[in-house]
Amino acid sequence: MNSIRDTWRKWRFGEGAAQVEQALGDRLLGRYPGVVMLLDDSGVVRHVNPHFERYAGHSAQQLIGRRATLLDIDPLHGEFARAIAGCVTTREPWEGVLMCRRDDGQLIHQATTITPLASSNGTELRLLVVQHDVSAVRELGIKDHFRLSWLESSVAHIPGVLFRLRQDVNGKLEFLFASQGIETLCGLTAEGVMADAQLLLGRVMARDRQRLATSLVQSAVSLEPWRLEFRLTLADGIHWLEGRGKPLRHRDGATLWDGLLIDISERKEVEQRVQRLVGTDMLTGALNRRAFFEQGEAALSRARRKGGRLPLAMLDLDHFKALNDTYGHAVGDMALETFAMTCRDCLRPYDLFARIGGEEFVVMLVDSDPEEAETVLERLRRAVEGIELDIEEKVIRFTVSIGLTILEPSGSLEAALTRADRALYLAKDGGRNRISTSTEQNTSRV
Ligand SMILES: Nc1nc2c(ncn2[C@@H]2O[C@H](COP(=O)(O)OP(=O)(O)OP(=O)(O)O)[C@@H](O)[C@H]2O)c(=O)[nH]1
Repeated sequence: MNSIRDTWRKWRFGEGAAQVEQALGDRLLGRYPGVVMLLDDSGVVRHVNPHFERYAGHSAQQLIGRRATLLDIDPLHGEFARAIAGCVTTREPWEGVLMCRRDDGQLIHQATTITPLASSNGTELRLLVVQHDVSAVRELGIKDHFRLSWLESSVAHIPGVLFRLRQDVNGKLEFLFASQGIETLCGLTAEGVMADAQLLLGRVMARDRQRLATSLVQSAVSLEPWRLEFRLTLADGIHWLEGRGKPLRHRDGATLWDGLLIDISERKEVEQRVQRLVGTDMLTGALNRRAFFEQGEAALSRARRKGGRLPLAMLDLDHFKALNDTYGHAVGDMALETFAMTCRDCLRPYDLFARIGGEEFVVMLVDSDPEEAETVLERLRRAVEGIELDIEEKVIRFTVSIGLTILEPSGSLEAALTRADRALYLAKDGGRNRISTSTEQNTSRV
């Protein structure tokens, strides 16, 4: 294409239009995949290229000696006529897309350039018209337009919020996009949230804010997908949301998440009901108090039938109030979750592990002897000592005190728990991060 235009340019300033006319039948244009016409200054076609018929949809005989505007869908008033008139007047080239009609009636979009060619003495003027069929591209464009509007309406009706969240290097959060669903989700407008992210983030429940911040930092650093369940305080009460997003790092160091926020309050309610029924604690996954007493009594009955003793330990995190007060309740929750995970890793699947109070847990080591129990619990104590919570570039550590007793088949679960509690008190009193033992006969610190 370029070489053709370059050639025309050379002629334009050099030998004149007559030679251009001769060249139209030449091999130079034989391969051009489109329409080439040479018009005189009244727009009448003087010459066409060899493949004219194929690309214009009209035979050369039909057009030579007649106005080129016949190709236009509106020969008299269409854009082709205006473009030709403009070129003749201004002697400036014209570029655009013309709607043309083939002889068989089919409409085509022709990307068109019209170049005025003046002879060297300036008396003669020819117009070189070069056209290229871009109908397929146009059609794709139209399809893209439909696809785009379909996408826009789907995004607006999606039951949730599609978002693009940006966190700059200073940690500032900004919603670059939020879909219309945000109105249904929390009564805020998408525009409002995009202008001020705090409108939404400020409604995150205080105890979930730290978890939200930490989870985003972790995702930003690792570029692992972000996923979090958190609560919003809204006019009609507390709603549980689930957020998921895929992070990517921007050139300026900021992190962008494209993701989805959905209201999972109903699911949460069902989950909580099920959790209550099955007897596990929501936060830690440990057995709850009621389930522990049921399963503990069942283990005791088995021990009575088959013989054997049941080591029973009470565990309590050390200085947990200070940890909560210093880093916030959300970090305290993370500590509890991690603690519970660590304990379960140290225990066998059939040992009982229960949360019986805020930061108080019980372990029943089924079918273990007392020495074995001490070894297991010491391993557990060390594992807890080794936990490191990475929160905002700080490493948080904590420890656990343990009171151990042995539940004899003849004894009662309540009495054993009281002894374990006494032993726990001794472990605390002895400096914490240790195990104390209290049997029916005596009580000792390790
Ligand atoms: N984050 C969090 N904190 C809890 C939860 N349940 C209880 N707590 C807190 O646990 C703390 C227990 O504190 P204390 O009983 O004074 O004991 P402590 O600070 O651990 O001190 P020692 O046991 O003597 O080492 C309190 O601050 C409770 O609010 C919970 O589910 N999440």
